[in-house]
Amino acid sequence: MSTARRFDVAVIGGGAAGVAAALEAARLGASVALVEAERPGGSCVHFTCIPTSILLDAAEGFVRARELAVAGVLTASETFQLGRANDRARALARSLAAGLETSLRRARVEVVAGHASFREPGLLTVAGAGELAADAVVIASGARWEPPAVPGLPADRLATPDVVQSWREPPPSCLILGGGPSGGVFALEYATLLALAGSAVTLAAPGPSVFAGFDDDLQPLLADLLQPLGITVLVGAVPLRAEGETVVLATAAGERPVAAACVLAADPRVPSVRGLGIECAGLTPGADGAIPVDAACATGVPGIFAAGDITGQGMRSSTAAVQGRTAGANAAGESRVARLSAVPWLAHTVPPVAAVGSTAAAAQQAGIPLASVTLGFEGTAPSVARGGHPGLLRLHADRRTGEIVSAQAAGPGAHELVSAAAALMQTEATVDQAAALVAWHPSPLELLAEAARRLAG
Ligand SMILES: Cc1cc2nc3c(=O)[nH]c(=O)nc-3n(C[C@H](O)[C@H](O)[C@H](O)COP(=O)(O)OP(=O)(O)OC[C@H]3O[C@@H](n4cnc5c(N)ncnc54)[C@H](O)[C@@H]3O)c2cc1C
Ligand SMILES: NC(=O)c1ccc[n+]([C@@H]2O[C@H](COP(=O)([O-])OP(=O)(O)OC[C@H]3O[C@@H](n4cnc5c(N)ncnc54)[C@H](O)[C@@H]3O)[C@@H](O)[C@H]2O)c1
Repeated sequence: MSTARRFDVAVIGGGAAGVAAALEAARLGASVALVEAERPGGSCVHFTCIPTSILLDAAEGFVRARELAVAGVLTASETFQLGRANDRARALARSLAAGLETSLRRARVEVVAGHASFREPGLLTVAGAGELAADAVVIASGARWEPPAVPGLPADRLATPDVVQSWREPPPSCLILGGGPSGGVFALEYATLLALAGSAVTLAAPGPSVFAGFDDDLQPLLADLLQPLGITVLVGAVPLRAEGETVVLATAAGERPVAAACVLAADPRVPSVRGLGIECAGLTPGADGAIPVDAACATGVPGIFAAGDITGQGMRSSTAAVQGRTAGANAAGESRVARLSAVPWLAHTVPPVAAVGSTAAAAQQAGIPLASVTLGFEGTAPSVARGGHPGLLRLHADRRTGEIVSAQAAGPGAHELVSAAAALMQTEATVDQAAALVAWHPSPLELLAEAARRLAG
């Protein structure tokens, strides 16, 4: 007779996806075990979304303080201290993780510490904690960084964001590799952070742009907005080799050496099935290493679901949490689908940039006729009330239906604008409906309503 402990649902991995899955299954009355090899919270809480946004919030505060010092309001003589900001980010992330553990306890989810692997579809071995049997299993084992190799670069000079979060001081110079599965959004964030901390930063993207989700004609305007940070942006640039503290890039204009005491890869994450024994569950990963799922987060093996980065879909915490809730509910016997359209990305650059939906080129390729408007922030009350910073909002709508196809924004309040546009798009709102929004005055949302009014019929 098996000595395995029995649960209705076992979840592998305690990141955004796994925690959401466990809490949802428990809410529906299932007995749930959450197996986590390291610490509940996963990448989002400990290395990616949360620490990165805390660090960039501090960096933005530093920029504001500098501006107030110039205006004579403040005496700010300190520089931005990466080591102190890292200490604070770590402490705050720890308190968030403690809160998560409290939520799991309150929901009666049993957290099992150890590394899980399949023995067979409904049976797991957890290193140091015996065997678990479950009617349904949710795989939420996430992704790992896999930075590209730069010939000649010693391993200790190739960093990922978790490494940056342990630095006391920034390196004198840093080459940040853009592009990757998330379109280089996180490279932009780390370029901002390290430039403000005092590194000489070069951001090199292999493709023609560094701002994913933005139309081609906006790329130079965005680069201008970020220009005060002192970041050198190179597009169509691929690292060839390291030579001492220099990395030679291949560019359209030939080889170009750039100072690089360190090379940082923030975006390249690959789904991670290492040590999971998924073949014992009857699963085969796709070519990208991901476990393919349908909209119900079902894997094709009855009773086994997957959610989050391991599915290779979205690779964002926001989508991981939606998939996790869906997988957790379905593992507990429900029949739900994850709706993942119009998911925004918001980069905490200074000023912020954010986008949702298709670029004009992608929409045209899909045969969608567009009505478009671009508003500058300059001179508008919401922008003047925030200090008169420049910025822009572009809105595309489907000329046939009036539905919003995309929103692209940069400048103070860009996050709020794009979040609101994404919410409208998720409910399939038309520009007529968006035009009728009553926003607070002065607030960035007014700009969205104004753009929609210009597009409304
Ligand atoms: C620099 C950076 C910044 C980001 N910022 C944002 C952001 O601001 N907003 C956003 O939405 N997304 C952001 N993302 C993306 C986000 O981090 C991921 O999409 C999200 O964390 C994925 O969550 P997950 O639950 O799928 O995986 P993870 O958070 O990686 O969790 C997987 C967990 O499973 C555990 N595990 C793995 N294998 C096993 C096993 N066999 N047994 C037991 N446990 C196991 C791991 O220890 C880990 O805790 C960022 C990504 C990067 C790289
Ligand atoms: N990116 C996204 O869109 C998104 C959205 C929601 C959640 N998430 C991620 O999903 C995962 C699960 O999210 P969640 O909704 O279960 O949790 P959560 O992180 O939103 O909330 C945790 C709970 O703990 C409580 N709490 C916080 N700090 C506490 C403390 N120090 N002591 C006691 N209680 C405290 C909070 O009030 C809350 O009820 C997390 O990894 C989170 O980062 C991501």
